[in-house]
Amino acid sequence: MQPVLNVEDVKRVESGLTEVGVSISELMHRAGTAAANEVMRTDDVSSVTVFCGLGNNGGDGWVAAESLRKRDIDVTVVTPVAPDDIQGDLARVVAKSAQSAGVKMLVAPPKGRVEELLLSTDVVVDAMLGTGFHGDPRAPFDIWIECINASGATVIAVDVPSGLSAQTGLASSRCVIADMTVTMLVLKPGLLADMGRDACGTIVVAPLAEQTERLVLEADPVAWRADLEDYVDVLAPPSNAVDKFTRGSVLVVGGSLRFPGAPLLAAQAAARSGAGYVTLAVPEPVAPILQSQMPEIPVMGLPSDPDGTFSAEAADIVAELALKRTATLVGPGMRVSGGTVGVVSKLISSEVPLVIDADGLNCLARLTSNKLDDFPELLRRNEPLILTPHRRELGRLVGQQEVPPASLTAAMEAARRIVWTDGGSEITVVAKGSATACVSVDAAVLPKPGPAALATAGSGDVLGGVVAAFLARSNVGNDDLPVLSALACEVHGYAGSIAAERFGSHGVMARDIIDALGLAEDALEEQIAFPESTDMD
Ligand SMILES: NC(=O)C1=CN([C@@H]2O[C@H](COP(=O)(O)OP(=O)(O)OC[C@H]3O[C@@H](n4cnc5c(N)ncnc54)[C@H](O)[C@@H]3O)[C@@H](O)[C@H]2O)[C@@H](O)CC1
Ligand SMILES: [K+]
Repeated sequence: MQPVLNVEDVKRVESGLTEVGVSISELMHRAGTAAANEVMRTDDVSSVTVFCGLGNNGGDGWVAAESLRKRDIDVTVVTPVAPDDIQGDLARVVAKSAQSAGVKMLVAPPKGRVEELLLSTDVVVDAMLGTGFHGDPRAPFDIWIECINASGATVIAVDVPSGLSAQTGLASSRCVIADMTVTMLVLKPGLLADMGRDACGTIVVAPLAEQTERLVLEADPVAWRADLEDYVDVLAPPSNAVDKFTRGSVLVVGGSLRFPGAPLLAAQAAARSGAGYVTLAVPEPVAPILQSQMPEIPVMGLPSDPDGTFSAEAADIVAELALKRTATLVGPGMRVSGGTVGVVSKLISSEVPLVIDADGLNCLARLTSNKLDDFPELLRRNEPLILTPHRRELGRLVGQQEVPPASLTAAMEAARRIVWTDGGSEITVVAKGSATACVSVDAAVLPKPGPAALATAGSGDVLGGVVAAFLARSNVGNDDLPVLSALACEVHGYAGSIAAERFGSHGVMARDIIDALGLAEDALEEQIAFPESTDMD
């Protein structure tokens, strides 16, 4: 797994490196050289424009420019001020060095001149704003960002695309859209989430020093990006000595007259994700509708209120059914009512492996008056519990219903409050978003995110079914639940990619993701077993 460090903790690595004799100035030289090396790997590069800012990110850019000049590249630096006028000592020194080495420069050029230069530029190096950036990019950087994005040149960002927050992954107005980001020392969360996914392109980590790896670990990574090899042990090896029950049995509890389709999607997804036996428990009037849709999956009609949601009598029946299954998913399409809150409450207090999704989470929020983290006794259990909230559901669980977590780091923080409520390693929160984090008290694991095609109605119900099926099939310890959940997310994401190929990136419906799940899992398992022979990007 690859560590991800909060930006403020990167400074600890930097000072640790200084203590072992790698100065900031040396780091800047290595950073600039690392960026220049990536430029040289680009096909047919002869002319490069380096846009430099006024801080150390700009310093990296000046070093890169000098390094490229020495390799006979036609390089021009665009800078707001002449080297002599740069305030920061480090950046000024490297800028003057580049100037002495004969690097061409344009100081505070008008927009038209920048556009003209970009017409004959193969590669842009973006070294305007790095981790010291905050707020909105001010002139001239906002203007230059616009010119760079319009240029069509290959763009390599130094550390982080200018205009993007390396911490939050949010970008307010303008932000460089790079083809590649050469990030220094370690991954930062903002590169992996939200706008970061569009802005960074391929991410290359430049460790800069051999001590970096150790220092990063000591600086307490906020998350870990999963590699394929991390999934090797979480799914039981295939065996022919199985029957439909030993392959994992899943109970899906949910549905209402208003939303009958959601549990259907979840149950189908569980079946397509390798659970040998899937059963649906829905309010009584919904049962005949669903049974006619799905001959493979037995549908049980449970006591219902007149509005077509579970009544109070359903809870005990659900709990009995759940005891006979290897995993239970509760929530899809269930609505929030006295009866459904009772069902969720009963399942949580039963010792059954449990996944709570969608309205199951909203019931939990109702049950705890939006303060799940104030109810440790509720989450005290020995069997696995996986919550799969999107950001709004997550917000409702931890008192942020008005302003839900807006970034990956904020979502991870909210998820941590839940898992630490009872300090339980058997709880995992799958905090869903354009980048998803699978958070337990031990770790936050980031699966490779899927395509935007996944953002479609019912896609969350499908993921709930995949997670439940994987929980039912696996025999991992509770410590491995974040990795298991991350694998479920990757299979879901990969299925989304297959579906997008079949139906177009704008044409995917949840049912298409379901149909691709089996093939997606096979393809991923192949790549996990033979990582060298396949290219995941
Ligand atoms: N952390 C490390 O160990 C290393 C950091 N290095 C580089 O140093 C960078 C961080 O350097 P700094 O802390 O100097 O920060 P930056 O270079 O990111 O930015 C600071 C400069 O940007 C300006 N600025 C901030 N917000 C702005 C806005 N909204 N509009 C316009 N200007 C704005 C500031 O006034 C300041 O001049 C990293 O991103 C990386 O590129 C590398 O040199 C190597 C090692
Ligand atoms: K940058």
